Amino acid sequence: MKKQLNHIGVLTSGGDSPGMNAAIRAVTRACAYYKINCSGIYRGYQGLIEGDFKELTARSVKNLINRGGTFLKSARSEEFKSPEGQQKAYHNLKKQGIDALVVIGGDGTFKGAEYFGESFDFPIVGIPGTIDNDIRGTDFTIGYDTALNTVVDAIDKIRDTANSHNRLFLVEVMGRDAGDIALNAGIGAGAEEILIPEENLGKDRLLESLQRSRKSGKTSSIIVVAEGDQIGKNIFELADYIESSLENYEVRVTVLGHIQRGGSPSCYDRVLASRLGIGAVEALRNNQRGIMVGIQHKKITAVPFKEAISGHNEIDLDLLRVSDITSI
Ligand SMILES: Nc1ncnc2c1ncn2[C@@H]1O[C@H](COP(=O)(O)OP(=O)(O)OP(=O)(O)O)[C@@H](O)[C@H]1O
Ligand SMILES: O=P(O)(O)OC[C@H]1O[C@](O)(CO)[C@@H](O)[C@@H]1O
Ligand SMILES: [Mg+2]
Repeated sequence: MKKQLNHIGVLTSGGDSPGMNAAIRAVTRACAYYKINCSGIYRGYQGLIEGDFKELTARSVKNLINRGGTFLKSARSEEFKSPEGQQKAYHNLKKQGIDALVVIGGDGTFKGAEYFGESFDFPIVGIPGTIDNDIRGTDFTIGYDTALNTVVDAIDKIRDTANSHNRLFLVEVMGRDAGDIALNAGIGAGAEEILIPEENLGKDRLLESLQRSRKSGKTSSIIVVAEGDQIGKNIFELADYIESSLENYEVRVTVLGHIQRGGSPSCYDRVLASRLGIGAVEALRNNQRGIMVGIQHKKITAVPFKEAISGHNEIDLDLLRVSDITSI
């Protein structure tokens, strides 16, 4: 039998990503459209534990579609990983009369949602919001497209200096253990080499490639390194290794860091967030739970949390071949 759905809570959790605001807006407005009460929960699972709620109406989410970050704020909550923390969260949901949750975040957020939903028999639907694009069952996560454009923009600027000074630049991009940003932004920015956690190319191959580049007449180079890459312990160590192994190489390191998570979302991310926000509310109305709404081949799909958290989306290793050929 269908349970009555009167009140949905929405939160953002884990690293913020551009387009999270657009997703909250879509959830709120879908609730207004279907005449369901909506509450925003501040600071992710930590706000759930502390009872930090605010009623959201269609007008509370005005002027948000273009804004980066998340106006509900985000957090990484250690307390939510404990049974005591989850019990407090459940108590607060009941006290507020919330019947179901929409959680916007990454794989960690979905792990938390899966345990909580199962333990307390509570309906939860997830929306993939992370720049990492590391969630199985969705072709894209909200924020990934914007982050790619930010990285390509930054590397275009770095290229000016690399070129003017005949330097080799190592540029570190985010992706704790996922190479999607490095691989796609690397191709888009015309990098010589792309180092990703999924594929350890080895130090020797890297040196050979640099020597080949020099012989072919290149005077400057850009190597994009995902932060989770396995070759060096860290990017600075890798820079030292290259400088000490090859003659006449002036190496500089740029760590792009959190600029990749900020900024106004791209049109793609705004549309994706809008579709997934509505998809999440409609899934709950259809009595679906324990799932993530994602996008596959342009269609909105429902994927069980268990599958979404079972590993990363497979990376398209053919892109390495594209990079090798185009950087010859
Ligand atoms: N095993 C778990 N059990 C309960 N809660 C969890 C678990 N793993 C993660 N969480 C909760 O989810 C929150 C967000 O997870 P995490 O910090 O890994 O970010 P994420 O959602 O993967 O996003 P991103 O990778 O983009 O930063 C954690 O701070 C924690 O509160
Ligand atoms: O500084 P924070 O918030 O711990 O986040 C860093 C991590 O979050 C992510 O950007 C994802 O949001 C990872 O790629 C990165 O390792
Ligand atoms: Mg994650």
